[in-house]
Amino acid sequence: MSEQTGADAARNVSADREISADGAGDDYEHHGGFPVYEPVKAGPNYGTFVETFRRLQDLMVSTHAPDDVIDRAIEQTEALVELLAPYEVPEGRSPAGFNVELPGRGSALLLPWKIEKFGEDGVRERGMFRRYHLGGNGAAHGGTLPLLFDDLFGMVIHANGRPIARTGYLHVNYRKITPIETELVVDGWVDRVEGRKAYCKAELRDLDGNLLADSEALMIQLLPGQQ
Ligand SMILES: CCCCC/C=C\C/C=C\C/C=C\C/C=C\CCCC(=O)SCCNC(=O)CCNC(=O)[C@H](O)C(C)(C)COP(=O)(O)OP(=O)(O)OC[C@H]1O[C@@H](n2cnc3c(N)ncnc32)[C@H](O)[C@@H]1OP(=O)(O)O
Repeated sequence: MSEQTGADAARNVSADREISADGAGDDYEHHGGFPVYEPVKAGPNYGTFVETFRRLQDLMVSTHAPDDVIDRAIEQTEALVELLAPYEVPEGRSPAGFNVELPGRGSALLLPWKIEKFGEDGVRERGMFRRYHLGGNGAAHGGTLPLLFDDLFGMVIHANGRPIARTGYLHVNYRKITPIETELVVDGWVDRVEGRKAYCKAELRDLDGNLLADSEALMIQLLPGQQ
């Protein structure tokens, strides 16, 4: 299992484990009150759809267009909302977040990073903070790093074979400026386990190996019925 890499390993683990359609043979009560998710496979162009939306998000925060262009942008955005609104579905029924081969698993909320390694010994992702994630003076917004770490820790728990957990706390040490539009790597792993409590750690580095930020989180296994 730890020999596998990236999205294939994540997909296989999810298939082997509890994310099944009917929960048959699962210890699903160990996932607290979480519903049984059936992975929703994205169509062939879903990745392009999400990437185009991300490009729009980048432009939303990096343009200063004339009023008539803004008026046209409103019209076109309203048309897009009208196009998509009829297809709104409840939680767990959209491909967003379930497709491990796509950056950010195909969710526009998540950082558009790709899973490189997914094993019991940890999860590695590679990607960039984009213009959309800018804080100030070329650095990623400080609030976007906990988003990266929190989602990573969710996957670390899953890859480690533990039931779904919620974050009790998440601590981030900002060691150096985290640049946008620069390829970076993040590694996360379970450091130690005490009953329901899994203490996880992660490190964010640039490609020269410089430590930009590290994080520690307490991931608490849910009790039956817990949301
Ligand atoms: C092809 C298919 C692909 C599918 C996708 C594939 C891969 C994806 C993989 C993974 C993704 C899957 C799922 C992700 C799902 C979830 C991850 C989301 C992570 C989050 O983002 S979630 C949001 C933020 N999170 C919250 O919204 C939590 C709000 N909260 C609560 O819901 C409760 O708080 C709860 C239930 C957590 C615990 O409540 P409780 O009542 O059961 O337990 P209690 O309070 O007794 O704590 C038990 C022990 O933890 C200690 N403890 C607690 N808190 C502490 C703290 N802050 N500091 C130090 N110690 C602490 C206590 O001291 C005690 O310790 P002790 O037992 O030693 O006394």
